[in-house]
Amino acid sequence: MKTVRVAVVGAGVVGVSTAVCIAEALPLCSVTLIADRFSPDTTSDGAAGILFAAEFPDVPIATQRRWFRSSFRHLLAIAQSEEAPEAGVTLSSGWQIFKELPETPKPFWWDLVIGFRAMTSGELRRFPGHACGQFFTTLKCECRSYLPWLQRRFRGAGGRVERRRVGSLQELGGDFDLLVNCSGLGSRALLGDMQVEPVRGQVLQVEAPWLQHFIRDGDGKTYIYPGVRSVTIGGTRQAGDWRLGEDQTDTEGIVERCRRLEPSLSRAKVLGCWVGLRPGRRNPRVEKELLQLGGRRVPVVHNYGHGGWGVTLAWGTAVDAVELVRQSLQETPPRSKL
Ligand SMILES: Cc1cc2nc3c(=O)[nH]c(=O)nc-3n(C[C@H](O)[C@H](O)[C@H](O)COP(=O)(O)OP(=O)(O)OC[C@H]3O[C@@H](n4cnc5c(N)ncnc54)[C@H](O)[C@@H]3O)c2cc1C
Ligand SMILES: O=C(O)CCC(=O)C(=O)O
Repeated sequence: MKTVRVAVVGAGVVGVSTAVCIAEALPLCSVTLIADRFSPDTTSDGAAGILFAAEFPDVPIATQRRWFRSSFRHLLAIAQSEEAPEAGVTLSSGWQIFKELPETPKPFWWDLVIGFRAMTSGELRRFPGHACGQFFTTLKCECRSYLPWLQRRFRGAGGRVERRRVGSLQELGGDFDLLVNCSGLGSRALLGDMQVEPVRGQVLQVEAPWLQHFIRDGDGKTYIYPGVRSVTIGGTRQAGDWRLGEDQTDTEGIVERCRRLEPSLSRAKVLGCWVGLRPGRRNPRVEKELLQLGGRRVPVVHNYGHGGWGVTLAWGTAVDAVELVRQSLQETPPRSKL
C-alpha cells in the first residue's frame, strides 16, 4: 500500500525523470507531478538534447561523471531498444572543433561517450581556422518525444499528474509528506533563490536532411545538431536576458556562423525559430532540507539549476534525488503514516 504522499514540482526533463525514478524505486510513495507547463511547452522541449556537458565549478568531478554516466547508460539502453523512435533517443556522431588548443585537452566525460578520439589533419581541413578537434559518438534526446514517453512510463508506475501553478511551497505542505522541487528557473520565484538566472538561448530549426553529423565549435556559441525531423542550429548564451521572442540580429548571427562551419546550410530552408531560458546557476542544487510548512516539518528535496546541460544530466541527478528522498523519509518519517 502507498503510504507516503510525494509531490514533484516541475515537468521539464528534470522533474519528469525524478518523478519516474521515485515512482519506480520507492513503491511506498504515491507520486504527484505538479506543473504549470508540460510538454511541449517547457524549456526542455526546445533543447537540441545532445548529451554533452561543461564542468560545474564546485561539484566534484566524480559526481559529475556519475550523473553523466547514469544518464548516458539510461538513454543508450533506450536508443538501442524498440522504444527508440517513440522516445526520440538516437545515437549521434560528430565533431567538436577548436580555434585554439583548449585548456583541458579532454572533457571529463571523454571515456563515457563512444569512440572519443582526436581529429585527423584530414578531417580538420574541412574547418579552416580551427587548430584541433575531437570526434565522438554521443546521444541525442529530443524532449518533444521523450517527455510524453516518460510521462506514460510515470503513469504506468502509478503516478498522477496535476496542472497548476504553485505560488509557494506552503501551499503543498498540508497535502503532501515530502516535496521535490524540480522547477528549474521557476525556483527563483518559488524559493527566492536569486542564484538561478535565465541564460537565454535562441536556435533555428532548418531542413537539411543531408547533414548526418553534428558540428560544435568548442567555444559553445555555434553548433549544428542534426535531429530526427530537422537540424537545430544555434546558438546564443545571454545571461540575465528574459526575452522569449526571436531576436532578428541573433538569427542573422546564427545563420552566418553556422554557414561558415557548414557552407551547405545556405541551401537549407529555415523552418522556425525557438527561444528558451536555461535555468542558469553556478552549480545545480541537488540537496535536501527540512522546511516548516503550515505548522509541519516537511522534507524538501531540491533538483534544479542544470543550466545548459539539463537533458544530459537529468537522469543522473534524478537517481541522486531518489536517494535523498529515501534518506529524508528515514530521518523524518511522515507522522501517522509510517
Ligand atoms: C537553446 C537551448 C538549447 C539547449 N540544448 C541542450 C542540449 O543540447 N543538451 C542539454 O543537456 N541541455 C540543453 N539545454 C538546456 C536544457 O534545456 C535545460 O537544462 C533543461 O531544459 C532544464 O530542465 P528543467 O526540467 O530543470 O526545466 P524546465 O524544462 O524549464 O522545466 C521547469 C518546470 O517547472 C515548472 N514550474 C516552474 N515554476 C513552477 C511553479 N511555480 N509552479 C508550477 N510549476 C512550475 C514549469 O512549468 C516546468 O514544467 C538547452 C537549452 C536551451 C535554451
Ligand atoms: O552547447 C551545446 O553544444 C548544446 C546545446 C546546449 O546545451 C545549449 O545551448 O545549452
